[in-house]
Amino acid sequence: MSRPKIFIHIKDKNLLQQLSDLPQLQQCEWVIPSSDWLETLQQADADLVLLQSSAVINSEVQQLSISNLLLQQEWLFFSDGAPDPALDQLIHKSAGYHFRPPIDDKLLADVLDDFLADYAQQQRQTALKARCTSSALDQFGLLVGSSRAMHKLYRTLRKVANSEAQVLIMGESGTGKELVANTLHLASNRNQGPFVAINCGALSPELVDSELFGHIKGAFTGAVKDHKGVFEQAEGGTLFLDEITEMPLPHQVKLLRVLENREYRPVGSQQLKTANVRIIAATNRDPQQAIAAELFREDLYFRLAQFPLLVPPLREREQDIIGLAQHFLAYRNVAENTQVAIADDALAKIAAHNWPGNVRELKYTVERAYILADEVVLPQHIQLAENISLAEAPLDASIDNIPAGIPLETLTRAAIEATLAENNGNRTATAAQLGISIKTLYNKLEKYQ
Ligand SMILES: Nc1ncnc2c1ncn2[C@@H]1O[C@H](COP(=O)(O)OP(=O)(O)OP(=O)(O)O)[C@@H](O)[C@H]1O
Repeated sequence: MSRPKIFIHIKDKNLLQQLSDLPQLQQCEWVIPSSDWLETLQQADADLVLLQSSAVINSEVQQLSISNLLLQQEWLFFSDGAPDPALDQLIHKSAGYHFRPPIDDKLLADVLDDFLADYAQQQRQTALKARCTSSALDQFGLLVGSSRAMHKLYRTLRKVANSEAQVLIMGESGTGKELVANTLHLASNRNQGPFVAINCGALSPELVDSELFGHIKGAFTGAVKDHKGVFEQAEGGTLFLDEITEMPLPHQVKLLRVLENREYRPVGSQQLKTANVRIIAATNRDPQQAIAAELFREDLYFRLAQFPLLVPPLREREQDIIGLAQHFLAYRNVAENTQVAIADDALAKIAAHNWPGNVRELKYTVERAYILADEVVLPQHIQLAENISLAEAPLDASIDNIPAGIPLETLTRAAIEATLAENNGNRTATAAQLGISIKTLYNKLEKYQ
């Protein structure tokens, strides 16, 4: 911790000796002016000023009283005891202490103790503020993490980004596959074009052709105007096909066709269009197992996996866990203009958990803890998936206990977050448990970002 800086302008040698014997002042960094004391004071950025009134001339008092220095620092004045209107003026403006001889060492020590305690408290608060509003993790594109595993991923992404290879991103739920896809787009020379993401498991069977390839007005009942499909929306950019293995097999054939010859036809149109789109797909299943289980077409797999990329789960980048927790807390603090800190034992609880739901689960856990905490996140605010039950959820799930006046949107968001955490980020299970379609869930998640 840095030492407080003390500015001392005292000419009386005995008084100076008496002050330098005080242990409180020995802990401080001293600034003693050699020539123009006012100029030195202005540049010193001192925390406390000790000034002897007889060492100051009238014009300096006038200069001092119109400057901000009296308000910016703590002041202790020492006089010979004679009434001095100029000194009174300084004391009134600075709300400083005035010691008259004989100076009682004990009383002066008490004042200095208070000053040192305030200084230490200020330092702690500054350090805390810096800690709870800053992140220490390295970043590439939209991804943060300083572990070796993440750095290896960053290097691969940099190389793959500028090729036109189709990339299949694999990794457990919540490991950041969509962020990887988005980062690939941002690092590629298509980054001036759009990045369009769709969830292949959430496409409605009746509208799949229209959602992928678009339709023209009048193509079917309800087609009241032309609609651009995702291939057209992503023209010149990147199309991200999330949860590709959740797409029904007949729909996979449609994709395969367009990937083979890059051509598609909007529903109801005679016109063939050519797609200038880079495809990135993702799955949280093992593709080989999905092929064996006849959930994923092997030919589509080979088309998509020109460059297969594995996003490591959080347990393989353990050294990022605490950093990510601090990162998510810092983002909440900056967004809400708060300074909620996190206690070391709360961080230890986070580090000891194995995070089956990966980064998403960690992020939601920190965000819930932020809501529950007052000034400091403590271990009891860290609600891990295994100990969140409906009875203990932050919002009591018993219908009778919901306080009146909570906006419906807040309740919906809390229900979605708690259910997602309970299902380790699995959106299909979450939608089923909440009794909403996966599409509605996606719309809500997009809205809540
Ligand atoms: N490396 C990371 N840095 C910062 N945030 C991350 C990182 N990885 C994941 N996240 C955050 O975790 C959440 C989940 O990320 P994302 O949606 O990209 O994961 P996913 O693997 O695509 O999930 P799913 O399998 O459910 O589709 C997001 O809120 C994202 O911001």
